[in-house]
Order: sequence, then structure tokens, then C-alpha cells
Amino acid sequence: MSQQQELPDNWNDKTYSVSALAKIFVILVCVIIIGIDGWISWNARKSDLRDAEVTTGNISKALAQHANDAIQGADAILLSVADQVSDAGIGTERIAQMTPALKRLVAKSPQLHGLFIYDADGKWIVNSMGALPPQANNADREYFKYHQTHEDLEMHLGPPVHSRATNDWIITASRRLNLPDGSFGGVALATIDINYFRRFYDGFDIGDSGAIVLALADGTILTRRPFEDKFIAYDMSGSRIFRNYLPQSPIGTRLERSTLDNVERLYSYRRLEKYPLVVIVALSENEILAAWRHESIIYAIGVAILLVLICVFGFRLIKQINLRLLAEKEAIKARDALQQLNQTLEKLAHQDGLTGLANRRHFDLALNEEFSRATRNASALSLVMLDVDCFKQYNDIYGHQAGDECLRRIGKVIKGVEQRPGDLAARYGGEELALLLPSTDVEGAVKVAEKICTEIHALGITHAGNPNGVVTISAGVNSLLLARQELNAQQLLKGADEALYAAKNNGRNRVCAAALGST
Ligand SMILES: Nc1nc2c(ncn2[C@@H]2O[C@H](COP(=O)(O)OP(=O)(O)OP(=O)(O)O)[C@@H](O)[C@H]2O)c(=O)[nH]1
Repeated sequence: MSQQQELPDNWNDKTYSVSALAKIFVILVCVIIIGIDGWISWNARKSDLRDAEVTTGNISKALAQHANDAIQGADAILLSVADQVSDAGIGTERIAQMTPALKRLVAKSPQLHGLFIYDADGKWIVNSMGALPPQANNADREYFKYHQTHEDLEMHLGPPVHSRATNDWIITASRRLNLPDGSFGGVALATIDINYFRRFYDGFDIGDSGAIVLALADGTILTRRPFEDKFIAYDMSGSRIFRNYLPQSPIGTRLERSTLDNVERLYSYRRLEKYPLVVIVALSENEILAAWRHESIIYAIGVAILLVLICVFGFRLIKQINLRLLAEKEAIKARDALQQLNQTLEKLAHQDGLTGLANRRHFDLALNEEFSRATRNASALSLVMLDVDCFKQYNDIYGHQAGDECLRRIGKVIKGVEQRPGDLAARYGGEELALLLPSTDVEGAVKVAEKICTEIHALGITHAGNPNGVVTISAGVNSLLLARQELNAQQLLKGADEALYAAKNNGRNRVCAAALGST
């Protein structure tokens, strides 16, 4: 037998839950793929920025060392010149003859632009160029004023200025010269060519939007790559690097937007230990992340195609699942309807059309089956045969249709006594009815039969042809006992029929049992 599949009440919920689960699965897969791609991409970005940090850090270290060496070299020369001037005495003839020596020093030092000595009034005494412009006086220069007012003999780095000798941009490194009595006697000046740094900075690959800055510690730019005249001496003390970061740490790296050209850059800054100078190396964030962006876009396109494919196939699959579930539902519904129909047909095939009781065919099958079971199990089985009294007269008096209605009502009463699962009330034929009572001994069956007789009498269906004035019924009971196992089903039936015959003969409206006789 094929196993029958029931359509559960919550079938629709299940369909929705399978469909919803499949949708959630597809969405989850998409979200995970997007998440993994985002995570990989974010890490690649971080790694590129980390590499750029290392690069800018290394360049800034090299540039700081270069600036330190250049200034240190200039300072050493300046110191020896200052010593010579002090030895010779400012304003003496020996000083005026120092030009060739100064020239040689400048020629040997690539960073030097010139060497100059000024007296206490700022007047030019000697320089490495040789020519002394008439009336030339540098008393108005920042470095001159500084030494005039500061007694220390340390080197002083000044802001960039245009050379009065050559008009080039120069950085000034100067020392105070004292007279023998310790009073201010003048200034020794070494000028450093800004182009010296520019040439060096041009040798680094910092991309198209990268920048290198050499500035004084107060934020005054000495030189910058890319070089533009307007940036020389520009005050960048208001930038975050000078305002916030350098006061906290002399070395660092930050991602910032430039205050000069508004470009987002990764800045590595470093203040020199010995001199008030700061070098800054910056790489454009755009250029650092250009390769990463390119790769990320390609990955994103790949992931997008993958997601579209997953969605298309996933949702097609879900549609197929839904269609299959729908078809399954329809098939189960159709099968159930067919089953119902079969049950109805089967019921009709076993039912008597008038009374609704089992028909003769059903009764015969049930009798044989219950008989076999009773003999097999050595259990009791009783049979009650019932016949409406004087029914011919009832038909004659009230008509055949009234007779049918009477039978229907009697059938209802007999049906009402079917209490156990095996009990079966049937229309045996015509106005004769039968009641099969498995596991019921004769006493029990007689009681049931008497109950039926009483209830039918109590119906009070007027019957002028019946001596009782109402419709009554007679019953014959026969039971299968263990002592009488030699009986067969037909004999059981025959015995019940004989008992019924006896009930009729004994005056009707009564019950007779085959073994016990009339009650
Ligand atoms: N209305 C109707 N009458 C039926 C049906 N089946 C049988 N009969 C009638 O029931 C009557 C049975 O009559 P009898 O066998 O002579 O028995 P009785 O008149 O009941 O007399 P007793 O059984 O001796 O009391 C017949 O007249 C049948 O025509 C039925 O389905 N409907």
C-alpha cells in the first residue's frame, strides 16, 4: 500500500517558511560576499597607507640628515671665518684682504651661496664675491637686528631673503662678531642657496602631487617642492602640523588636507635635533591609493557580477521551489478530494439508501468477519434479528410512503444502540433489520433488543392494524457461545431467525433468545 501524505493545516506557513528561508539564504550569501570583499579591500587600503607611511618616514629622515649636514657644514665655515675676523680685528686691512679665502671656501662648499662680513653699522666689509656695492648696508636685515640685540655667539638661522648681491633666494646663517671689549662689532653671514635643496629634493620620487617642505621651526617655509616663488617665506605656522602635532612630538605621520593647495596628503614631519628646522614629506593620498582604487573597482565589478548571478539563479530557484510546493499542494488536495469521494462511494456501497443503516452486503461481510474473530478469540458474538410487526397492514392503511418513513424512524432507533466500535445495525431485507453485537453475550444482546423494542414502542407511531395501536417490533436473539463452537455464521443467523419467528408466534412486540427462549 502506498503511504499517504497528509496535507498539514500549517501547509501554507511551511511553504512560506521554506521560501523565506531560501530568500534569507540568498541574501545572507550576498551580504557575506559583500562583507568579505569590503574587508579585503579595507585591509588592502590600510596596507597601502602603511607602506606609504614607511616610505615618507624614510624620505623625511634622509632629508633631515641632508639639511643637518648642509647647515652644519655652513656653520663650521662660518665659525672659522668669525674666528679669523675676531683674530684680525674688525675694520683692519687684513679683513679687507680675506676675499680670496672666502671665495675658496664658497667654491668648496656646494651649499654655500656666499660669505659676508658686516661691521657694527651693517656696512659691508668683505664678501666672497669681491665687489663691494657702494653704500651697501645690511643693518635692516633680520639677522643683523637679531645679533645686535642678542649677545649669544651661536649661529642664527634667518628667514629666506633675496640676496642683495645676486637677487637669488637665500637662507641666512649668521654669527655675531664681538669687539675686544665684548660689545657688538658686526655680523658674519653665510648664505645658503635655496636651489641647493631644490636640486636634492628633485631626486626623490614623490609622485605628481607629492610635496617636500623645508621650514624653520616657527613655520616659515625655506623651500618647497613643487617650487613656486610664492611659497618661499610663506608662514605655515597655522597648519595643524606646526600648531598641534610638532609641539607633541618632533617626528610623526598624519593624513591631512594641505592648507596651501587643499590636497589630501600623508605627511611625515621631522624636526632636526640640532637646528630649528623642520622637514616635511607628503605623498598625495590619491596617488598612494590609486592602485588600490583600480584593483578595488575591478574586484567590485567582479563581486557585483557574482551577486547578480547569485540573485538571478537564487530567486529562480526559489520560484521553482514555490511552484513545486504549489503543485504538491494541488496534488495533495486532489488526492484528498478523491479519497473523500472514494470513501463516500464505499459508504454508499455499504449503506442502505432508505434507513442509512448498513446494507445486506455489508452485513454479510461483517457477520462472517466477526464470526471468524469470535471463534478465533473464543469471544462472545450476538446477533439480533428484528422485524416490524404487522407492517403489511401499515402499508395498506397508511400507504407505502408512510411505511418508508416508519422504517426510517425505526432505523434511527436501532442505529442509536450501536455503542461499541464493532456493533453494526443493518437492514437485512424489506422490513427486517439486524444488529450484530461482537463481544456481547446473550443476556447483553437481549437487553439491547428489549431496549430497541421499548424505544420503538415509545415512538408512538400510530398503527391501527397493530393490536398495540402503535408500531412495535419483534426481535430474535442468538449468541455464539464457546460450548457451541461447531456453529457457523449461517447457523447463527438461522438461530436468530428462529428466535424471531418464536417472538412473532408468541404475540409480537417482544424479544426471544435462541438459547434462553422468550423474555
Ligand atoms: N413501505 C415499505 N414496505 C415494505 C418495504 N419492504 C417490505 N415492505 C412490506 O412489508 C410487508 C411485510 O409483510 P409480511 O412479511 O407479511 O409481515 P407483516 O405484515 O409485518 O406481519 P408480521 O411480520 O407477521 O407481523 C410487505 O407488505 C412488504 O411489502 C419497504 O421498503 N417499504
